[in-house]
Amino acid sequence: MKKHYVGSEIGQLRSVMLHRPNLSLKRLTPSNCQELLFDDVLSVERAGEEHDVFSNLLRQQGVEVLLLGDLLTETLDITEAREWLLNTQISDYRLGPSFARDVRAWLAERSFRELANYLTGGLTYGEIPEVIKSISVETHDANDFIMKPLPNHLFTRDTSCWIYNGTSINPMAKQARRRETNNIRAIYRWHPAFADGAFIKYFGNEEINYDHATLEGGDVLVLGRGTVLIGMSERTTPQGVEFLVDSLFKHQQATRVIAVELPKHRSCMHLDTVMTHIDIDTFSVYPEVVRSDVQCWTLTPDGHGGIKRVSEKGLVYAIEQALGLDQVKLITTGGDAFEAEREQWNDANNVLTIRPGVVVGYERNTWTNEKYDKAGITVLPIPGDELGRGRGGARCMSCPLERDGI
Ligand SMILES: NC(=[NH2+])NCCC[C@H](N)C(=O)O
Repeated sequence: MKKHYVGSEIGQLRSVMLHRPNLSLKRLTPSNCQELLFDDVLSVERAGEEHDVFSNLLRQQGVEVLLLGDLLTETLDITEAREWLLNTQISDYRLGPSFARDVRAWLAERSFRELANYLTGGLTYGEIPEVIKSISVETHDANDFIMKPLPNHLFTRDTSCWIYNGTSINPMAKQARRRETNNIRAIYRWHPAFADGAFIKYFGNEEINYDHATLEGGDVLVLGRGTVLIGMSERTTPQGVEFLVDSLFKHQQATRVIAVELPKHRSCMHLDTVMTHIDIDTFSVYPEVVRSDVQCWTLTPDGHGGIKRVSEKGLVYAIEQALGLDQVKLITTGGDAFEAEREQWNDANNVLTIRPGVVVGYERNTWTNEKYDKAGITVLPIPGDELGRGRGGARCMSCPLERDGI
Protein backbone atom coordinates (compact mmCIF):
# COMPACT_ATOMS: atom_id res chain seq x y z
CA MET A 1 0.00 0.00 0.00
CA LYS A 2 1.15 3.48 -0.83
CA LYS A 3 2.15 5.63 2.07
CA HIS A 4 0.79 9.14 2.19
CA TYR A 5 3.18 11.22 4.20
CA VAL A 6 4.29 14.82 3.88
CA GLY A 7 7.25 15.45 6.12
CA SER A 8 8.17 18.97 5.05
CA GLU A 9 7.86 21.74 2.45
CA ILE A 10 11.22 21.12 0.84
CA GLY A 11 12.20 17.45 1.15
CA GLN A 12 12.19 15.34 -2.02
CA LEU A 13 8.71 15.57 -3.53
CA ARG A 14 7.47 12.11 -4.56
CA SER A 15 3.78 12.35 -5.37
CA VAL A 16 1.35 15.21 -6.05
CA MET A 17 -2.27 15.68 -7.03
CA LEU A 18 -2.93 18.26 -9.77
CA HIS A 19 -6.04 19.26 -11.65
CA ARG A 20 -5.98 19.95 -15.38
CA PRO A 21 -8.95 22.26 -15.81
CA ASN A 22 -11.09 22.26 -18.91
CA LEU A 23 -14.89 22.53 -18.80
CA SER A 24 -14.87 24.82 -15.77
CA LEU A 25 -12.64 27.32 -17.60
CA LYS A 26 -14.84 27.20 -20.70
CA ARG A 27 -17.70 28.40 -18.54
CA LEU A 28 -15.74 31.32 -17.08
CA THR A 29 -17.02 34.61 -18.52
CA PRO A 30 -16.45 38.31 -17.79
CA SER A 31 -19.77 38.35 -15.95
CA ASN A 32 -19.10 35.43 -13.63
CA CYS A 33 -15.31 35.26 -13.27
CA GLN A 34 -15.07 37.57 -10.24
CA GLU A 35 -17.66 35.59 -8.33
CA LEU A 36 -15.70 32.45 -9.23
CA LEU A 37 -12.51 34.06 -7.87
CA PHE A 38 -10.74 34.58 -11.20
CA ASP A 39 -9.56 38.01 -12.33
CA ASP A 40 -10.15 37.41 -16.01
CA VAL A 41 -11.25 34.83 -18.54
CA LEU A 42 -8.57 32.47 -19.86
CA SER A 43 -7.66 30.90 -23.17
CA VAL A 44 -8.70 27.38 -22.22
CA GLU A 45 -6.45 25.68 -24.73
CA ARG A 46 -3.38 27.66 -23.75
CA ALA A 47 -4.08 27.15 -20.02
CA GLY A 48 -4.26 23.40 -20.66
CA GLU A 49 -0.94 23.50 -22.50
CA GLU A 50 0.68 25.46 -19.68
CA HIS A 51 -0.65 22.93 -17.22
CA ASP A 52 0.78 20.08 -19.29
CA VAL A 53 4.21 21.75 -19.20
CA PHE A 54 3.90 21.87 -15.40
CA SER A 55 2.87 18.24 -14.98
CA ASN A 56 5.44 16.96 -17.48
CA LEU A 57 8.19 18.87 -15.74
CA LEU A 58 7.22 17.26 -12.43
CA ARG A 59 7.20 13.81 -14.02
CA GLN A 60 10.64 14.45 -15.53
CA GLN A 61 11.81 15.30 -12.04
CA GLY A 62 10.68 11.87 -10.86
CA VAL A 63 7.48 13.06 -9.18
CA GLU A 64 4.35 10.92 -9.56
CA VAL A 65 1.47 13.09 -10.83
CA LEU A 66 -2.12 12.07 -10.06
CA LEU A 67 -4.86 14.06 -11.78
CA LEU A 68 -7.96 14.96 -9.80
CA GLY A 69 -10.19 14.33 -12.83
CA ASP A 70 -8.90 10.75 -13.10
CA LEU A 71 -9.19 10.12 -9.37
CA LEU A 72 -12.76 11.40 -9.36
CA THR A 73 -13.69 9.33 -12.42
CA GLU A 74 -12.30 6.20 -10.77
CA THR A 75 -14.07 7.03 -7.51
CA LEU A 76 -17.41 7.24 -9.35
CA ASP A 77 -16.99 3.62 -10.38
CA ILE A 78 -17.83 2.72 -6.77
CA THR A 79 -21.61 2.68 -6.32
CA GLU A 80 -21.63 3.99 -2.78
CA ALA A 81 -19.31 6.86 -3.72
CA ARG A 82 -21.36 7.77 -6.77
CA GLU A 83 -24.59 7.84 -4.78
CA TRP A 84 -23.03 9.87 -2.02
CA LEU A 85 -21.60 12.43 -4.44
CA LEU A 86 -24.84 12.79 -6.37
CA ASN A 87 -26.86 13.19 -3.17
CA THR A 88 -24.39 15.70 -1.81
CA GLN A 89 -23.73 17.82 -4.90
CA ILE A 90 -27.31 17.65 -6.22
CA SER A 91 -29.12 17.73 -2.92
CA ASP A 92 -32.87 17.98 -2.45
CA TYR A 93 -32.31 21.27 -0.69
CA ARG A 94 -30.39 22.66 -3.64
CA LEU A 95 -32.93 21.83 -6.35
CA GLY A 96 -36.12 20.78 -4.61
CA PRO A 97 -36.81 17.07 -4.06
CA SER A 98 -38.50 16.10 -7.31
CA PHE A 99 -36.25 18.01 -9.68
CA ALA A 100 -33.16 16.89 -7.75
CA ARG A 101 -34.26 13.26 -8.03
CA ASP A 102 -34.71 13.55 -11.80
CA VAL A 103 -31.38 15.30 -12.34
CA ARG A 104 -29.58 12.72 -10.19
CA ALA A 105 -31.22 9.87 -12.10
CA TRP A 106 -30.13 11.38 -15.42
CA LEU A 107 -26.58 12.02 -14.17
CA ALA A 108 -26.32 8.49 -12.79
CA GLU A 109 -26.68 7.21 -16.35
CA ARG A 110 -23.73 9.24 -17.70
CA SER A 111 -20.32 7.65 -18.04
CA PHE A 112 -18.07 8.10 -15.02
CA ARG A 113 -15.81 10.44 -16.99
CA GLU A 114 -18.73 12.59 -18.11
CA LEU A 115 -20.12 12.74 -14.61
CA ALA A 116 -16.71 13.74 -13.21
CA ASN A 117 -16.62 16.53 -15.80
CA TYR A 118 -19.98 17.83 -14.65
CA LEU A 119 -19.02 17.59 -10.99
CA THR A 120 -15.98 19.78 -11.60
CA GLY A 121 -17.09 21.77 -14.64
CA GLY A 122 -20.71 22.49 -13.72
CA LEU A 123 -24.06 21.63 -15.32
CA THR A 124 -26.49 23.94 -17.11
CA TYR A 125 -30.25 23.70 -17.58
CA GLY A 126 -29.65 23.45 -21.32
CA GLU A 127 -27.66 20.26 -20.86
CA ILE A 128 -30.39 18.16 -19.29
CA PRO A 129 -32.99 16.52 -21.54
CA GLU A 130 -36.27 18.32 -22.14
CA VAL A 131 -38.32 15.53 -20.60
CA ILE A 132 -37.06 16.57 -17.18
CA LYS A 133 -39.65 19.16 -16.33
CA SER A 134 -40.07 21.25 -13.23
CA ILE A 135 -40.96 24.73 -12.17
CA SER A 136 -37.22 25.26 -11.80
CA VAL A 137 -36.64 24.47 -15.50
CA GLU A 138 -39.41 26.83 -16.52
CA THR A 139 -38.01 29.69 -14.50
CA HIS A 140 -34.41 29.37 -15.73
CA ASP A 141 -32.59 29.98 -19.01
CA ALA A 142 -30.66 27.27 -20.82
CA ASN A 143 -27.33 28.77 -19.76
CA ASP A 144 -28.14 29.10 -16.07
CA PHE A 145 -26.30 26.68 -13.85
CA ILE A 146 -27.95 23.78 -12.06
CA MET A 147 -24.54 23.18 -10.55
CA LYS A 148 -21.91 25.91 -10.82
CA PRO A 149 -18.46 25.17 -12.22
CA LEU A 150 -15.52 24.75 -9.83
CA PRO A 151 -12.61 26.39 -11.71
CA ASN A 152 -10.61 26.69 -8.50
CA HIS A 153 -10.13 22.94 -8.34
CA LEU A 154 -7.03 24.01 -10.32
CA PHE A 155 -5.61 25.02 -6.94
CA THR A 156 -5.48 21.57 -5.40
CA ARG A 157 -3.30 22.96 -2.61
CA ASP A 158 -6.22 24.55 -0.85
CA THR A 159 -9.02 21.98 -0.70
CA SER A 160 -7.03 19.49 1.31
CA CYS A 161 -3.56 19.56 2.78
CA TRP A 162 -1.36 16.70 3.95
CA ILE A 163 0.57 17.24 7.13
CA TYR A 164 2.90 14.46 8.31
CA ASN A 165 0.77 11.26 8.59
CA GLY A 166 -2.60 12.75 7.80
CA THR A 167 -4.70 15.23 5.90
CA SER A 168 -7.11 18.05 6.57
CA ILE A 169 -10.11 18.10 4.24
CA ASN A 170 -10.76 21.77 4.33
CA PRO A 171 -13.99 23.68 4.97
CA MET A 172 -13.47 26.44 2.40
CA ALA A 173 -14.04 30.10 3.21
CA LYS A 174 -15.58 31.20 -0.09
CA GLN A 175 -18.92 29.95 -1.32
CA ALA A 176 -17.44 29.49 -4.81
CA ARG A 177 -15.13 26.76 -3.48
CA ARG A 178 -17.24 24.91 -0.90
CA ARG A 179 -18.34 22.05 -3.17
CA GLU A 180 -14.72 21.22 -4.02
CA THR A 181 -14.41 19.72 -0.56
CA ASN A 182 -17.08 17.09 -1.28
CA ASN A 183 -15.24 15.86 -4.36
CA ILE A 184 -12.08 15.50 -2.31
CA ARG A 185 -13.91 13.82 0.58
CA ALA A 186 -15.25 11.21 -1.82
CA ILE A 187 -11.81 10.56 -3.33
CA TYR A 188 -10.12 10.13 0.04
CA ARG A 189 -13.00 7.98 1.34
CA TRP A 190 -13.49 5.60 -1.58
CA HIS A 191 -10.73 5.75 -4.19
CA PRO A 192 -8.59 2.59 -3.93
CA ALA A 193 -5.40 4.66 -3.65
CA PHE A 194 -6.73 6.11 -0.39
CA ALA A 195 -9.63 4.00 0.85
CA ASP A 196 -7.64 1.57 2.94
CA GLY A 197 -4.88 4.03 3.67
CA ALA A 198 -3.68 4.29 7.21
CA PHE A 199 -3.73 8.07 7.41
CA ILE A 200 -5.36 10.46 9.81
CA LYS A 201 -8.18 12.79 8.82
CA TYR A 202 -7.43 15.71 11.10
CA PHE A 203 -10.34 17.98 10.31
CA GLY A 204 -13.18 18.57 7.88
CA ASN A 205 -14.18 15.04 6.96
CA GLU A 206 -17.73 15.32 8.27
CA GLU A 207 -20.59 16.84 6.35
CA ILE A 208 -21.55 19.46 8.88
CA ASN A 209 -21.77 23.23 8.83
CA TYR A 210 -18.30 24.36 9.84
CA ASP A 211 -19.56 27.94 10.05
CA HIS A 212 -16.61 30.24 10.78
CA ALA A 213 -14.09 27.44 11.29
CA THR A 214 -12.61 27.68 7.78
CA LEU A 215 -9.17 26.61 6.69
CA GLU A 216 -7.39 26.47 3.32
CA GLY A 217 -4.19 24.61 2.46
CA GLY A 218 -2.47 27.67 0.98
CA ASP A 219 -2.14 28.85 4.56
CA VAL A 220 -0.46 25.70 5.84
CA LEU A 221 3.31 25.19 5.57
CA VAL A 222 4.71 21.90 6.86
CA LEU A 223 8.08 23.19 8.03
CA GLY A 224 9.32 19.77 9.16
CA ARG A 225 10.80 18.55 12.44
CA GLY A 226 7.34 18.48 14.01
CA THR A 227 6.52 22.10 13.19
CA VAL A 228 3.69 23.53 11.11
CA LEU A 229 3.34 27.20 10.13
CA ILE A 230 -0.21 28.48 9.58
CA GLY A 231 -1.35 31.84 8.25
CA MET A 232 -4.53 33.43 9.58
CA SER A 233 -5.61 35.07 6.37
CA GLU A 234 -8.65 36.13 4.40
CA ARG A 235 -9.53 32.41 4.31
CA THR A 236 -8.18 30.69 7.42
CA THR A 237 -9.72 31.77 10.70
CA PRO A 238 -8.39 31.33 14.25
CA GLN A 239 -11.36 28.98 14.78
CA GLY A 240 -10.21 26.76 11.89
CA VAL A 241 -6.64 26.86 13.20
CA GLU A 242 -7.75 25.78 16.67
CA PHE A 243 -9.54 22.69 15.32
CA LEU A 244 -6.59 21.65 13.18
CA VAL A 245 -3.98 22.28 15.87
CA ASP A 246 -5.99 20.43 18.48
CA SER A 247 -6.18 17.41 16.18
CA LEU A 248 -2.48 17.58 15.23
CA PHE A 249 -1.54 17.56 18.91
CA LYS A 250 -4.04 14.84 19.87
CA HIS A 251 -2.67 12.59 17.15
CA GLN A 252 0.87 13.53 18.16
CA GLN A 253 1.73 14.57 14.64
CA ALA A 254 3.09 18.00 15.46
CA THR A 255 4.81 19.33 18.54
CA ARG A 256 4.66 22.97 17.59
CA VAL A 257 2.55 25.27 15.42
CA ILE A 258 3.46 28.83 14.55
CA ALA A 259 0.37 30.90 13.77
CA VAL A 260 0.88 34.18 11.95
CA GLU A 261 -1.61 36.95 11.36
CA LEU A 262 -1.95 38.18 7.75
CA PRO A 263 -3.79 41.14 6.24
CA LYS A 264 -7.22 40.16 4.99
CA HIS A 265 -7.07 41.01 1.31
CA ARG A 266 -6.97 39.28 -2.01
CA SER A 267 -3.35 39.91 -3.01
CA CYS A 268 -2.27 37.86 -0.01
CA MET A 269 -5.31 35.62 0.36
CA HIS A 270 -3.13 32.75 1.57
CA LEU A 271 0.20 32.62 3.38
CA ASP A 272 1.83 30.90 0.39
CA THR A 273 1.17 33.94 -1.81
CA VAL A 274 3.68 35.87 0.29
CA MET A 275 5.92 33.20 1.78
CA THR A 276 7.27 29.78 0.79
CA HIS A 277 10.03 27.54 2.12
CA ILE A 278 12.63 26.86 -0.58
CA ASP A 279 15.74 25.46 1.11
CA ILE A 280 16.59 24.20 4.60
CA ASP A 281 17.33 27.69 5.89
CA THR A 282 15.83 29.80 3.09
CA PHE A 283 12.39 31.30 2.53
CA SER A 284 10.95 33.37 -0.27
CA VAL A 285 9.00 36.33 1.10
CA TYR A 286 7.14 39.42 -0.01
CA PRO A 287 8.52 41.92 2.52
CA GLU A 288 5.56 44.28 2.35
CA VAL A 289 3.50 41.65 4.13
CA VAL A 290 5.97 39.41 5.93
CA ARG A 291 7.36 42.26 8.02
CA SER A 292 9.33 41.99 11.23
CA ASP A 293 6.35 43.30 13.21
CA VAL A 294 3.75 40.74 12.09
CA GLN A 295 1.89 39.25 15.03
CA CYS A 296 2.65 35.62 15.61
CA TRP A 297 2.29 32.95 18.26
CA THR A 298 3.86 29.61 19.03
CA LEU A 299 1.35 26.93 20.02
CA THR A 300 2.40 23.78 21.85
CA PRO A 301 0.55 21.02 23.73
CA ASP A 302 0.01 22.16 27.33
CA GLY A 303 0.35 18.62 28.71
CA HIS A 304 -3.33 18.42 29.77
CA GLY A 305 -4.95 18.00 26.37
CA GLY A 306 -5.06 21.74 25.70
CA ILE A 307 -3.04 24.26 23.72
CA LYS A 308 -0.43 26.59 25.20
CA ARG A 309 0.03 29.89 23.38
CA VAL A 310 3.09 32.14 23.55
CA SER A 311 3.32 35.44 21.71
CA GLU A 312 6.54 35.62 19.64
CA LYS A 313 9.05 38.42 19.10
CA GLY A 314 8.98 37.82 15.39
CA LEU A 315 8.16 35.26 12.73
CA VAL A 316 11.75 34.67 11.64
CA TYR A 317 12.87 34.18 15.23
CA ALA A 318 10.02 31.71 15.84
CA ILE A 319 11.03 29.70 12.76
CA GLU A 320 14.71 29.68 13.76
CA GLN A 321 13.77 28.35 17.19
CA ALA A 322 11.48 25.69 15.77
CA LEU A 323 13.90 24.40 13.14
CA GLY A 324 17.03 24.82 15.24
CA LEU A 325 18.64 27.18 12.71
CA ASP A 326 21.15 29.92 13.54
CA GLN A 327 19.86 32.19 10.87
CA VAL A 328 17.07 32.04 8.36
CA LYS A 329 17.80 33.58 4.94
CA LEU A 330 15.04 35.55 3.26
CA ILE A 331 14.90 36.07 -0.49
CA THR A 332 12.55 38.94 -1.16
CA THR A 333 10.46 39.57 -4.28
CA GLY A 334 12.67 41.06 -7.01
CA GLY A 335 12.88 44.48 -8.63
CA ASP A 336 11.92 47.92 -7.35
CA ALA A 337 8.73 48.48 -5.36
CA PHE A 338 6.59 48.52 -8.53
CA GLU A 339 8.19 45.40 -9.97
CA ALA A 340 8.00 43.55 -6.69
CA GLU A 341 4.31 44.35 -6.26
CA ARG A 342 3.59 43.21 -9.81
CA GLU A 343 5.59 40.01 -9.45
CA GLN A 344 4.05 39.10 -6.08
CA TRP A 345 0.63 39.52 -7.72
CA ASN A 346 1.82 37.06 -10.37
CA ASP A 347 2.96 34.55 -7.76
CA ALA A 348 6.70 35.12 -7.79
CA ASN A 349 6.84 33.97 -4.16
CA ASN A 350 4.47 31.07 -4.75
CA VAL A 351 6.99 28.51 -5.92
CA LEU A 352 6.84 24.75 -5.50
CA THR A 353 9.98 23.26 -4.00
CA ILE A 354 10.84 19.86 -5.47
CA ARG A 355 13.86 19.21 -3.28
CA PRO A 356 16.03 21.55 -1.21
CA GLY A 357 17.06 24.51 -3.35
CA VAL A 358 15.14 23.48 -6.50
CA VAL A 359 11.82 25.17 -7.21
CA VAL A 360 9.21 25.44 -9.96
CA GLY A 361 8.00 28.98 -10.70
CA TYR A 362 6.45 31.10 -13.43
CA GLU A 363 9.04 32.18 -16.00
CA ARG A 364 7.46 35.65 -16.27
CA ASN A 365 8.74 36.72 -12.84
CA THR A 366 12.18 37.63 -14.14
CA TRP A 367 13.25 39.96 -11.31
CA THR A 368 12.53 37.48 -8.57
CA ASN A 369 13.85 34.50 -10.52
CA GLU A 370 17.14 36.34 -10.97
CA LYS A 371 17.36 36.79 -7.20
CA TYR A 372 16.70 33.09 -6.62
CA ASP A 373 19.42 32.31 -9.12
CA LYS A 374 21.94 34.59 -7.43
CA ALA A 375 21.15 32.97 -4.07
CA GLY A 376 21.96 29.54 -5.53
CA ILE A 377 18.33 28.41 -5.85
CA THR A 378 17.54 26.60 -9.10
CA VAL A 379 14.33 27.76 -10.75
CA LEU A 380 12.67 25.37 -13.19
CA PRO A 381 10.49 27.78 -15.16
CA ILE A 382 6.96 27.13 -16.45
CA PRO A 383 4.73 29.40 -18.53
CA GLY A 384 1.86 30.95 -16.59
CA ASP A 385 0.36 33.81 -18.57
CA GLU A 386 -3.03 32.09 -18.61
CA LEU A 387 -2.95 29.97 -15.46
CA GLY A 388 -1.76 32.95 -13.42
CA ARG A 389 -5.06 34.78 -14.01
CA GLY A 390 -6.62 32.56 -11.39
CA ARG A 391 -4.13 34.06 -8.89
CA GLY A 392 -2.05 31.05 -8.07
CA GLY A 393 1.39 29.71 -8.89
CA ALA A 394 3.08 26.32 -8.80
CA ARG A 395 2.61 25.80 -5.06
CA CYS A 396 -1.11 26.60 -5.17
CA MET A 397 -1.61 24.29 -8.14
CA SER A 398 -0.21 21.22 -6.39
CA CYS A 399 -1.24 19.08 -3.45
CA PRO A 400 1.71 16.99 -2.25
CA LEU A 401 0.67 13.49 -1.17
CA GLU A 402 4.12 12.18 -0.46
CA ARG A 403 7.23 14.11 0.44
CA ASP A 404 10.33 13.44 2.51
CA GLY A 405 11.04 15.23 5.76
CA ILE A 406 14.15 17.30 6.46
N1 LIG B 1 -2.82 28.56 -2.23
C1 LIG B 1 -3.18 29.56 -2.96
N2 LIG B 1 -2.53 30.71 -2.88
N3 LIG B 1 -4.24 29.44 -3.77
C2 LIG B 1 -4.70 30.44 -4.65
C3 LIG B 1 -6.14 30.25 -4.95
C4 LIG B 1 -6.67 31.21 -5.97
C5 LIG B 1 -8.14 31.06 -6.19
N4 LIG B 1 -8.58 31.78 -7.34
C6 LIG B 1 -8.92 31.55 -4.99
O1 LIG B 1 -9.23 32.71 -4.96
O2 LIG B 1 -9.27 30.81 -4.11
